[in-house]
Amino acid sequence: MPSVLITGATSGFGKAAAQRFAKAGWSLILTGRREERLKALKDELSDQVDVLTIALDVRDSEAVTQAISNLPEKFLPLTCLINNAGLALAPEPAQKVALQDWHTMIDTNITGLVNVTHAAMPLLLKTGEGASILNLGSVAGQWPYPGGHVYGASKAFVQQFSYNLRCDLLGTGVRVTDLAPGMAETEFTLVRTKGNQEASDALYRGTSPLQAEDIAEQLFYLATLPAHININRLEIMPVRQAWSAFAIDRDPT
Ligand SMILES: NC(=O)C1=CN([C@@H]2O[C@H](COP(=O)(O)OP(=O)(O)OC[C@H]3O[C@@H](n4cnc5c(N)ncnc54)[C@H](OP(=O)(O)O)[C@@H]3O)[C@@H](O)[C@H]2O)C=CC1
Ligand SMILES: O=CCS(=O)(=O)O
Repeated sequence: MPSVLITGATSGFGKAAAQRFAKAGWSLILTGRREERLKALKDELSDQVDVLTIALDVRDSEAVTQAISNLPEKFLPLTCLINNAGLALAPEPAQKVALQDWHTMIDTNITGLVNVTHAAMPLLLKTGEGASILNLGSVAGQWPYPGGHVYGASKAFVQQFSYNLRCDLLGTGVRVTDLAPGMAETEFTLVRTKGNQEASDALYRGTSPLQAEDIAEQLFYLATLPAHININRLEIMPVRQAWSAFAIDRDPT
């Protein structure tokens, strides 16, 4: 059976992806920082498929390299890496944000993703044809909006890194995709607002955001495309989300 390594499997897209790939019989390597959630997911899915859980902070390059370069044989060959762990912080304007919040986003969304990619690449190259790296970008990486500051910039990195990887991996059979969702209802906004449940509920209330399962379905689709197809970027929004007009600063009347 093919195996998939999912970062950030303790919540949202990563957890739904674990459930989706398990349904198709894939072996699962699941990572995240919250051990109790990893254990619960393993308990849920290990009747269906082989599950390896690794409590891991993607920012810790040594721990990432150590864990991924020592995967048990049973979980090889590695067919798919889903670089999903990530977060937004501080929805306030840039000039009001604590520097630490910017660092946390850069360290997680950029450095963490690079750490995991670097560690997993030898395994994916060994698998060759049909292997995939699926990177969670965002519409925020392409479209600016107030309060997007470093979060959007970190996802622009994910897009360009994905494209550049494609160039270097040409001829190896390994595919790379930047999957860029719009508004999706997960714990994302709870994290972004540092635990403000009311703000999170308010964002999703009265509309129809994407659900984690929608993104999991796209991840499974990308990972199981015929081996000669690479989707470079896949941007997905809910029907009830679109762009807005340019903002203009005007003199008071
Ligand atoms: N929801 C949305 O609207 C959108 C989200 N995205 C992106 O999708 C990805 C998943 O987000 P989503 O499922 O919505 O959010 P959730 O907050 O529900 O899940 C985020 C996951 O990332 C993990 N994570 C965060 N920081 C770290 C870290 N330092 N080390 C390891 N794991 C970490 C969390 O696990 P733990 O805390 O246990 O470590 C958790 O499993 C993110 O990259 C996000 O930027 C993109 C577009 C839209
Ligand atoms: O990446 C998250 C989606 S949004 O909040 O930027 O629309």
